[in-house]
Amino acid sequence: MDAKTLLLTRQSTPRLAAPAPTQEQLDFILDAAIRVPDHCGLTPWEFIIAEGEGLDKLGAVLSQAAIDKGADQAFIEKASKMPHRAPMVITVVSKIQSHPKVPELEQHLAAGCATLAMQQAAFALGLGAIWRTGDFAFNPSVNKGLGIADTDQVIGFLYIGTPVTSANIKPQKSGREFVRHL
Ligand SMILES: Cc1cc2nc3c(=O)[nH]c(=O)nc-3n(C[C@H](O)[C@H](O)[C@H](O)COP(=O)(O)O)c2cc1C
Repeated sequence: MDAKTLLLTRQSTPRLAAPAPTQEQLDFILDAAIRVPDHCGLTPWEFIIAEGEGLDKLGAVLSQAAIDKGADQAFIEKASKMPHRAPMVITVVSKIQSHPKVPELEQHLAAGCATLAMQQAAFALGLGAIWRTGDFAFNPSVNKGLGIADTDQVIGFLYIGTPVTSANIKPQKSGREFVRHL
């Protein structure tokens, strides 16, 4: 896929199945992630990959977080199965550092760019992906279960796999709709 087509047709794929990205595809996706703008080169991110048994482990983290919040049994069960909506989930974490020139927001933005870059890379490879968050991204029990600091922020669960159906490319709006000139 050429770059222009990618930029104008990227879209999310909610329904995903095996196979997951191969190791070679995953390397491409991760290398794309770290190609993004990054003020002062802080690399303020971590990518936690769950595949196979890792999806069960991530499910256990989410269900424990649901238990900690006092959720009912049905939701606890649901939480444990959430990661299995794709054969691979990459949890993207902003690793926030105190820095004189780079405020927290810029570090979150860099990690967000990395998340988008991974989705675009997956799309360019003919794979599908969707960026999800939900309450679990903002839950201290999830940080604890993932072994990340309280100051770290989960900014997304990037579900990646093979599209179940061939998606209709959604219509393109005009970027001009969101412009004003000074
Ligand atoms: C930071 C962020 C968090 C998101 N969280 C969710 C989510 O929890 N669940 C969901 O269905 N979509 C979520 N989305 C939206 C999807 O990733 C996707 O963009 C949306 O379904 C529109 O599809 P499109 O990317 O093809 O335009 C989120 C997007 C962003 C940028």
